[in-house]
Amino acid sequence: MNEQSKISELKGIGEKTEKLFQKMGIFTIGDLLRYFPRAYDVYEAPVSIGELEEGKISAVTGTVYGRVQLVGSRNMQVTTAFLKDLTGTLKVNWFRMPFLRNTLKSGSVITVRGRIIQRKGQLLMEHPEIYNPPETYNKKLDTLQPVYPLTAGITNNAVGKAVEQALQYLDLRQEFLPGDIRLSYHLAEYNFAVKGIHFPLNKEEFYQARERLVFEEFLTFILALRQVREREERADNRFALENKAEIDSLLMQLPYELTRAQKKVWEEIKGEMCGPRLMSRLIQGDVGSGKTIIAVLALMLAGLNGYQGAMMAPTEVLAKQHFESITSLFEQYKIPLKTELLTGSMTAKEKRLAYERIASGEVQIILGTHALIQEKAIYHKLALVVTDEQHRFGVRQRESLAGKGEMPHILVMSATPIPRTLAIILYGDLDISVIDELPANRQPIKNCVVDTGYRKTAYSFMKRQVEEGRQCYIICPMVEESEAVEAENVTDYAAMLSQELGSQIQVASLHGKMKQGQKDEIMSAFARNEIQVLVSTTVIEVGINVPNATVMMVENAERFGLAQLHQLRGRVGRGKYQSYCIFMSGSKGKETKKRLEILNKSNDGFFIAGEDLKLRGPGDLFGIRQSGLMDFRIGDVFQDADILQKASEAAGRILDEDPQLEMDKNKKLKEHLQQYMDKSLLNTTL
Ligand SMILES: Nc1ncnc2c1ncn2[C@@H]1O[C@H](COP(=O)(O)OP(=O)(O)OP(=O)(O)O)[C@@H](O)[C@H]1O
Repeated sequence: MNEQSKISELKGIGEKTEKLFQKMGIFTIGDLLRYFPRAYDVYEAPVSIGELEEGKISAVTGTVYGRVQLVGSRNMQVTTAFLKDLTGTLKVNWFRMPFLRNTLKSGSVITVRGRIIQRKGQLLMEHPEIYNPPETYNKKLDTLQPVYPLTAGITNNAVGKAVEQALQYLDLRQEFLPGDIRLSYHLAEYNFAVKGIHFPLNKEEFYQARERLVFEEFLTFILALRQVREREERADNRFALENKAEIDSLLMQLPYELTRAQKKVWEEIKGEMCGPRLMSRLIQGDVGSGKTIIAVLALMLAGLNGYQGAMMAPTEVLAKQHFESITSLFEQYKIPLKTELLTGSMTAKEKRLAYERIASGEVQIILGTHALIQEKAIYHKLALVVTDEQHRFGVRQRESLAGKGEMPHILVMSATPIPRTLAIILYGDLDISVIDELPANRQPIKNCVVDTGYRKTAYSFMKRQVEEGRQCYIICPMVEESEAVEAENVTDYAAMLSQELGSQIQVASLHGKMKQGQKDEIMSAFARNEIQVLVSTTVIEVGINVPNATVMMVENAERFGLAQLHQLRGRVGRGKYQSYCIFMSGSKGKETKKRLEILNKSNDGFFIAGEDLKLRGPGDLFGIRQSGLMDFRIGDVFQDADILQKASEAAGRILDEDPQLEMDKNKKLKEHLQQYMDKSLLNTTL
């Protein structure tokens, strides 16, 4: 067995479990070894009952006291016991474990470890692990236990066990970093790093393991980018594009004037699309800075010159929003261009018809999701592709696009506030234009950070806003099925809120598990103001534009990263009305308050990202990956900015010495890069 072997060769992984693992993207032993924990549980020594605090995970040793009871329905049996020590009594609940009634004997001493919550003024431990006899707990004391991201049907324990087995097949030959690079950047070797990321013996080992893995991830990414850049550098602009009067006339007629920054960026884009070289450009601009209209102008430039332009959105809801707003813009201003929508959830027949219109050139502006670049989409004359940074093309995707005809101009949009030095590394394949100014008609959003005691006041505030004709969003965090966390479920929440607000106000809910058609319907109804209050998970996060919405309330705001909260806040304050953002915190901790206060102080994404990082500090085990930027598996662009710089420097060193990676010491690296490029193509076109 080796890292390429299927995971079904491991003990205990049958067909059913294998399918679940595959759902998490794990096919081989190597995939499993690279399935990194999302956090670590630190097993601390048991505390006494009197010391327990709400919200924390703790261990307690105590005597089972009185009768163990079993209540609840057949589907949800709850076993309840009381534990006693010298400082007090603790109620403990377990779900769906009826057999405990017989195994937990009154008078026996056990250790339990779980989360403490508050119910009716009383502290309660929910569904803890049991250590009986208590000494068995000591084995875990002070260790870091991995917590994996999971899918329904699979437990953390199952993943941990599988990883433990897989670690036996770690192969030193997998070391692909050239020795001199590894030494000069003091990086741990491959085997050590993989072991250390899953089961670190201590924090020091974890840091070393992680640093190596982050470094290799960034290095591979940067090397891949350089390859694309190299290949594209020579590309000439074969499209004959020139500025069109319709574009200038549209700009004259729009209800607003472009900001100075928008004008500058539009000139850059237009100049390049009409110039001698192919464009690969990134537009960076904070939420609401007006990137979309610039993209639309670029699409028009392609379309009005007899070519096609396509815009790819990260979700169907957004693709549809773009389709509707661009179609109506063209109608309103009599722009002679036809639009088409192409998304994965269309029926086969709808798709076929759309493909036909695209292939014949009957439509010029095509909006959609990934379906846009699937094999069956043959373009008539594609001159421009606009995409967002999350779905910026996998390194080889551009070649697959080029395979459909000429290589088009590429425009990538990003709302991520990162410093220029980092942007140059991360978007090494792109030139960068920055929209560093918000439209002048905006009133700054008013923010407040409150605790749950404020909820009723918040609801009546929303009610008044709706009565004035405005709309509101409420965001609830997503609940991972495996976590017994007390998070409001959007559907129940919407039902409760609907009662609270009265029948005059339409409340609806939206979440990721809904069918696409249903999501679209709800979003369009919200856009038409047939729904006034939308309760949603973060599916709403990117790009939704309903300028009439003025209130954004985020429940359990402490569970989100600040950058994400800033994105969410960006959904309001997009029109002429005063807007409000209410961050409701379910935790009374000082740290949480301090973090959320940053949002209260500032509406500037760049500032927020910087402050967030300062607060978290580089060594925060649990804050890792909070920015979620650019979908790195382990690296975090903000947190690991220094490693990113080093990896970039190392990439430079490697390529200066050996541009084609032909030297012996770089052979393995070349193979690794090749695999990465093949994979990133596969992953992003599916
Ligand atoms: N110069 C301007 N003056 C006034 N309003 C503008 C201007 N430019 C764009 N807008 C409007 O501002 C709103 C937000 O613009 P847009 O959707 O392009 O933002 P964005 O930069 O794409 O933001 P996000 O990253 O949040 O999606 C839209 O309703 C748009 O019509």
